[in-house]
Amino acid sequence: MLKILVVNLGSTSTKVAYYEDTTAVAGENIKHSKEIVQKEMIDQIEDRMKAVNNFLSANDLSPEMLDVVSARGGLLKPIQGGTYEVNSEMVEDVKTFKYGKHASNLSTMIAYEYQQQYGVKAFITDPVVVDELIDPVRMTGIKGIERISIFHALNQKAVARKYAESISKKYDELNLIVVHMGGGITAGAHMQGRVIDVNNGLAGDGPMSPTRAGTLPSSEFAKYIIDNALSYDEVYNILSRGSGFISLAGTEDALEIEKKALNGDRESIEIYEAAAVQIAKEIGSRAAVLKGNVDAILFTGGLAYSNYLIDMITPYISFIAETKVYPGEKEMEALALGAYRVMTGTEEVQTYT
Ligand SMILES: Nc1ncnc2c1ncn2[C@@H]1O[C@H](COP(=O)(O)OP(=O)(O)O)[C@@H](O)[C@H]1O
Ligand SMILES: CCCC(=O)OP(=O)(O)O
Repeated sequence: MLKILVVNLGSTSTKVAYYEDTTAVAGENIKHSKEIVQKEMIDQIEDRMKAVNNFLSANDLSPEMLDVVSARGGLLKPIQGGTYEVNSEMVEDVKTFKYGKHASNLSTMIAYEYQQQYGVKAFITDPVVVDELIDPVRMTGIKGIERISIFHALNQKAVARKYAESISKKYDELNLIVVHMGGGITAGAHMQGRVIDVNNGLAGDGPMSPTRAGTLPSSEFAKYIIDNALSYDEVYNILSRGSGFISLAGTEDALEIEKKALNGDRESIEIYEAAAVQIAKEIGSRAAVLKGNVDAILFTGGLAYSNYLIDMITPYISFIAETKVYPGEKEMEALALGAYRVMTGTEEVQTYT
């Protein structure tokens, strides 16, 4: 029996689970305080590692007894989907934040730490840089600037497969729009198993989210940077973790804003309404790339627990296709299964070079 620890760091949470083969035995979603998630990314590693170690001891588990750690993959060079063994090249790229900064980088570092200290196998599956974009959506109107694919690849694909299974179809027979609404929000156009267009949900484009600005009017933002004499790192920090609901409401906790909105707070209602319209516009854009051939629109992520938000989005997009909601995430199961498949030889492990 394979003993698998699953480690999944999101921008606002650390999710940990323990699997025996493909069965979930224990799991926890640790919500971190604002003080922790606003720290410089590399300085969060101790708190995040502590959360994972506390989970192990609370469940009478120890690193020595594990066979595998399966982690959410971070910002690497663009790669194909699949399961990759964590190696030193990968760790160099995530720990130097060469391709960007996100908590998922720390997941990979934690898995590597267990591999080095305890000799367990360490893998990542479908990292946030999975890139299946078609060429026309990469090009922008400035030579030298291209759109790139950074999104919730793991959960979007896991939820899309779950939906396909529920209607006795295969993932690669369907055209789906999958919208993950977490700390970041991404909407992917899945055409027969490939994500041919998706917004860069980290510091790129798309709807505003709890921690991110999303698409901004270009010249106004250029002026904002110049007026505030911002460095590249400062701009990156604002876009990737200091904007969206944080900028507008002072918190990344959507639930807190929602409670206020439901009590009639005008500002909170307006924030939710603006987010809902922006998410709907993003879905409309993906529907166009799929030429209107959309089998279903699937909502997932922490914010998909909010019927209030889903009910605000639905009237704008229900003409496109049927909608289905998968609150939370299927990432833990997808990570456990990814590691299980390569450990049992049903899928070939990939190498990051
Ligand atoms: N029941 C709920 N209603 C509204 N928002 C929720 C609910 N549960 C969680 N959220 C919000 O979802 C966001 C976190 O989503 P999650 O997918 O866990 O994020 P991440 O994995 O990026 O850390 C937070 O803003 C949180 O407040
Ligand atoms: C980096 C893209 C994935 C993402 O936005 O994850 P979170 O919602 O966990 O921040």
